[in-house]
Amino acid sequence: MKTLLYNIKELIQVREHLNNKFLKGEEMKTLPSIKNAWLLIEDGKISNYGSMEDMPAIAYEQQVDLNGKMVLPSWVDSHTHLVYAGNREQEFVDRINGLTYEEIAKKGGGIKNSAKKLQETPEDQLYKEAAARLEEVIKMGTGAIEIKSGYGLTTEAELKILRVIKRLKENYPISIKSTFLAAHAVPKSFHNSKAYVEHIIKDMLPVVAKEKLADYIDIFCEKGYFTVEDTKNILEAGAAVGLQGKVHVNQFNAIGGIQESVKQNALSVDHLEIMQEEDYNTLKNTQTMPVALPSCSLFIGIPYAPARKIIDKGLPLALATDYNPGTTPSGNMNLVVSLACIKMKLTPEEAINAATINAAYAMGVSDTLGSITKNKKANLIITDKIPSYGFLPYSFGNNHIDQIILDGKFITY
Ligand SMILES: N=CN[C@@H](CCC(=O)O)C(=O)O
Ligand SMILES: [Zn+2]
Repeated sequence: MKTLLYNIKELIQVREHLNNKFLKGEEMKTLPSIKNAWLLIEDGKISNYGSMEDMPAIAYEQQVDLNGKMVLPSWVDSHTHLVYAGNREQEFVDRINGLTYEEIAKKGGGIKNSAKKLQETPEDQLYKEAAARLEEVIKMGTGAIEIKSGYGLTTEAELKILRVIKRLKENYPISIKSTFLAAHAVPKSFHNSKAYVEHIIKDMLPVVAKEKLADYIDIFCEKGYFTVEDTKNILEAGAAVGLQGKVHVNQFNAIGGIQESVKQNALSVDHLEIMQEEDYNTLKNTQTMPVALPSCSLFIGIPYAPARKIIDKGLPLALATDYNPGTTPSGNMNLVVSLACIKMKLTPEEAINAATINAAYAMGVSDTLGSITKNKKANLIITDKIPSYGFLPYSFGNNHIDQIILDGKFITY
């Protein structure tokens, strides 16, 4: 099947030759595009594109006149906890009334609250709820998504989440990567994090690996959750079964999680709200992508990751939602891109690069997604009629999406 999109006002993020798989520092300032463009989709992939001024004769089965609308690669959301049960509205109110995230967790709320609900929820119901969320984010322009386990905290419940993710992979055209995050909080039945980490490595990980239920491994490296030594042990055990790390670090405290993650060749380090000078140096010239999650900062009122400084130091940066019931009950990448501009002082070019090409690297899909490149998947956003791409983050709270294409097909839900 060949579909021709023509009269595209601007085709954004066109990159035929990308020397590296991600952009860093100054490189993030440029967002290449073709004005007044056409794009041909063939068998689900981008097969060609160019300017309307020199469009060759093209054979196609379907043609769509975009009449002044723009096209960009789908958003890539490289950090979510989309499979969860229930909600945490009460904690939302507790925070309004003055409690902090850490105080709520100490009272038995937080991750363990979600784990209790999830353990009691049948797999089919979990699947239905997660599928509804997935459809919701697809409609908001997300065309690739990473989903973590981590609200199970028992072997049975963690596997239940990973099986739900597997079913989502099978049933939806969006690209999905799965991350094993049993080390998200220490269950009450374990005396300390070390004992629980041993249980994860000895009893859970072999099953996850055998059933091929995960693409990556994660741990919440944070005071009161897991230590740097736990992080080392989890990442080493993951590597031994072929799972690279994508690690929660520096959300509330800088305790050395970045150093350990980089040492263990993690694909990404995520959160970074609290950064120390040595953390920037550690990340320099590595293959580990820093990932900022601005809607988490907005929702729970913690500092925004110093994304401006990260880029000014010459580092790369990706953006993601962190969609989860506790700290970010939103999977809206459009809002994330706006917040990155408004609160982190990224330019629209930097924010769009961080939410597409660099985000694709942060979830290991940059060979197939994240830019308008021949042979990449045709996962695309068609915008409303907007004056410029900068209007997307400027017009915060709005999505300005007219249509979504995944695997070359228009999405109708
Ligand atoms: N910080 C760790 N994990 C999640 C929040 C978990 C929760 O509160 O449910 C996050 O990335 O923000
Ligand atoms: Zn998270």
